[in-house]
Order: sequence, then C-alpha cells, then structure tokens
Amino acid sequence: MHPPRILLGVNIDHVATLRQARGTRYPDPLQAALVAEEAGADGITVHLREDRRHIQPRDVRLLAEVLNTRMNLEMAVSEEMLALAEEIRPAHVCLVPEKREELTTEGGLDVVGGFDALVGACSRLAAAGCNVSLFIDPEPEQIEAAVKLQVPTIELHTGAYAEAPVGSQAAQQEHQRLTRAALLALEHGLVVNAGHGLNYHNVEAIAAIPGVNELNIGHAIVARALFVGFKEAVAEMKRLIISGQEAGLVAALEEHDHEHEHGPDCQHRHLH
Ligand SMILES: CC(=O)[C@@H](O)[C@H](O)COP(=O)(O)O
Ligand SMILES: NCC(=O)COP(=O)(O)O
Repeated sequence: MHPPRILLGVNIDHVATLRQARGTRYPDPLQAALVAEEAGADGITVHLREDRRHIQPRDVRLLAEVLNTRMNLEMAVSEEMLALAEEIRPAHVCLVPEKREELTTEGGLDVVGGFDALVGACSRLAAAGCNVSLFIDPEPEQIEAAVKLQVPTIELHTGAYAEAPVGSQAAQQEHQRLTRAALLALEHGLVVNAGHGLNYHNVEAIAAIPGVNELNIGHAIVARALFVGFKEAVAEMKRLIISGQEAGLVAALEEHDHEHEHGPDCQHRHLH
C-alpha cells in the first residue's frame, strides 16, 4: 500500500519580511497564502516572532479568517503568544525557541530543560483545540521528552542538514541523524514533520525519509517566487517532494529485498 503523500506547509514569513522592509502594504502574505493553496500547499505556516520582524498579529488574525487549508502557527512559549493562540485557535501550533538577536531559528526547543513550562503551555493549547507540535533538534533525549509531554507531533529542525553542502559527508551524517530521529519518534507514535532551510537542491533526500508527514518550507520558496512566480515556486517544490518520497519508497523496497536475500547484517548497501 502506498503511504500518504508528504504534505507541504508553505511558510510565508518572508513575504512579510519584504513588506516590513519598507512599511508598505505589499507584498501581502495573505495573497501569497491563497496563491500557495491554489498551487497545492496543504497548509500555511507563519512564525509570529516577538520582535515582529515579519508576520504581524493582524496577518495571523486575517489568515485565520481566509485560509482554506489550515494554519500552522509557530510561536515561542510566552504568555502573550499563548493568549493569542487561545483567541485564534489555529489548527496547528508549533512551539519554537526564539532569540531576538538571531538571524533565524538557530536550534530546536529544549524540551528536556523546559519541560515544566511546556506542560502548562501544551495543555492550554490542547484545550484550545490546537494540534501541538514541538520544533526540536533530531536528538533522542528531546524526542523522549516530547513523548513524555504527550504532544501528538514533532517537527525536526533540518537546519544543520541544510547548512551542510549538498552531497557532503556532513550532509549525509545529518541526514542519518534525522532518519534515526524520525524512526524513533514514529516508534513512539508521534507524527513527524520536518523543516528549516530546505530548498530545491536538498529537499528530495528529506522527503525520502520514511514516515515523514509534512515539510514546512518558506525562505527558498519565497526566493524562487521572484523568478518564476509564487504559484510555480510552490508547485515545483511540491513536485520535488513527491519525487523524493517516491525515490525513498523504491530505495526502501530494494533494501528490504536485499535484506531478505542476504540477511539484515549485510553491509553492502545502505541508503545514506
Ligand atoms: C521555526 C522556523 O524554522 C521558521 O519559522 C523560521 O524561523 C522562519 O524564518 P525566520 O527564522 O527567518 O524568522
Ligand atoms: N519550520 C520551518 C519553516 O517553517 C520554514 O523554514 P524556512 O524554509 O523558511 O527555513
């Protein structure tokens, strides 16, 4: 049986970055969201940062009214953001770490260290009807803590993989780390999403990881849209994700056949 297609969440933060650069009314992230949906986005992701460098609270409120798919609101664990999520009740909330001075989200949430604060935040969000996800590094202890917290979903931070040159040993190592983390999380019954820094050159290998539910991608799509238009940029990404997933399925089948023939300890073929 064919597993469900990997979903694409299109992050529109950087449409707002361009708007905020000049304080204009355009480009409008709402317009981008609707075009992305037309092009096949399965959901729209926005990160309302404390410093409001791109998405604004007004964007989030308006998106909640107009989206045809579903919103994934990325947010820090703060009273202000929890109150907003309780007001808007997005379908998905992804809790992320935030530093004011960072250029972008540098690492995953420390679920182990911040466990006690997360208990209250996750239960408030669940009570508001939100599917809660934790944006974490692909580390076993973070996954175990997410399991203990009883959240339904995690999003694996792919930043370290994305920063490594495509095809390099470092990229392969990060890919292995992500694959092992995804497997562990799936064994625990978590829904596994992934994202950060994914682009048209590195996305297929991530889509090939068995069992991944959704990829959240923003910066690369917005950048590509400058040259091919937003609709085509989303559609191209969607095609790559599907082809990556198909390649992963073929590789898994080959691996399975090989193991069947030569036994599980044979070292001759391994994907990454
Ligand atoms: C959590 C995450 O990975 C994204 O939301 C990303 O952070 C958005 O872009 P910026 O980090 O540039 O705000
Ligand atoms: N959670 C990751 C995300 O939403 C998009 O990150 P990026 O593609 O803008 O790096």
